[in-house]
Amino acid sequence: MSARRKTPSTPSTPHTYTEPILNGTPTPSSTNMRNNPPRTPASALFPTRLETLLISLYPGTLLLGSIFSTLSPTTRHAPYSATLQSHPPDFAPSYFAQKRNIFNVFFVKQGWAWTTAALVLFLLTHPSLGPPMRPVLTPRRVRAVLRYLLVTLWWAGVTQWFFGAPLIDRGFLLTGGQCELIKDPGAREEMSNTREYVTAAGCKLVGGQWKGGYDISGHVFLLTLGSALLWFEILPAVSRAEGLRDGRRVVMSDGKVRTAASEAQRESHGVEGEAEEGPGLGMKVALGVMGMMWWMLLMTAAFFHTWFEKWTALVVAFTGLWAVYFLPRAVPAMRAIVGMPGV
Ligand SMILES: CCCCCCCCCCCCCCCC(=O)SCCNC(=O)CCNC(=O)[C@H](O)C(C)(C)COP(=O)(O)OP(=O)(O)OC[C@H]1O[C@@H](n2cnc3c(N)ncnc32)[C@H](O)[C@@H]1OP(=O)(O)O
Repeated sequence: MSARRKTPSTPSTPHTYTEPILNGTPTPSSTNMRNNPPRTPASALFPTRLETLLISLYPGTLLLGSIFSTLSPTTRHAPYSATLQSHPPDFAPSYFAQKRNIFNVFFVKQGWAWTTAALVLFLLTHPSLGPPMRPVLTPRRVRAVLRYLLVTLWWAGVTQWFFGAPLIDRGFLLTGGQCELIKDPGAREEMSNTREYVTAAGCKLVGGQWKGGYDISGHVFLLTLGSALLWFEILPAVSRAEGLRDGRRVVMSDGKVRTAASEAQRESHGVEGEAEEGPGLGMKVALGVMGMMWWMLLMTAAFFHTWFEKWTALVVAFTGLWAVYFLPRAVPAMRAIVGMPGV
């Protein structure tokens, strides 16, 4: 596949100029240096302004949900059960406040499958990653799959399995939680001592109550991780916005800080038709999945969990995202393997 980066045309198009070294020896052509002072390698670890704005949608959504639940008289006066982590079904203030709502059962509870399907469809159909609808393994596709697998490992470790109980359940047990078999007092007594059921799923399966510990919101974690993975992958591939593409900073192997534009020129994985076409099927589906995830995040923020459980889940999700999407910007060896979206 030959390199097909655009030739310089207008200052607003990506990949149109050779970015000067930012913390190296100043070059005569570096008029940018006056506007962009030299950066330290650490600056590569931080999001650009536009990325910060997009990331702030997540705490913004949690805040919006919390404000709604405080201001809405129906929600404020509905009883809340800390054990159920929700309003009891008979007092649920909205359809979306019920655990059995169809969007929860078929969408969030299968949220990683939706994320996977949306990403795979995007990788297979968007021309910036490879020939549409042909399963050719281009470097961009391979690296996107590697990043996806790393984020999937984080999802699985936190919510499904981590050499036994997943991290959420381990945290719950460590903070004093346990499975209480309320229907069988004998078994319950025994359970308190042995703590035989060490996962929330196992406990609920035998009719027990997962009680007493600190349980971060699995919904906030999954919805944040899945939707942010999609936009971290998709926006740099399809957008021309400087802050999502070329303006990202990277540390080169000589320790100098450049922008992603120079990395893109060096790597030259360009594919014909890049970013020239309208949103294809893959992008439309991904946008739909991201939109649904945002809505369910808002509903989770409004009706479920405590404030602290939701905010810690957000931090845990962004820890994994940061390791996959920001850390490689400062670690060239890691970037050589997992790459960067849009490069
Ligand atoms: C060229 C191209 C190459 C391509 C190359 C491809 C490579 C391809 C690699 C393949 C790689 C394989 C990888 C596959 C990966 C999968 O696809 S796996 C299969 C799909 N599985 C999933 O998606 C499972 C996703 N679900 C989960 O992870 C967990 O269920 C969740 C979402 C984290 C939620 O956990 P949770 O127990 O519900 O916990 P939490 O949020 O704390 O909620 C507490 C309670 O409040 C309720 N609640 C909370 N918020 C809400 C809400 N908003 N509304 C209603 N109820 C709520 C919950 O329902 C829960 O109640 P219970 O049900 O326990 O009574």
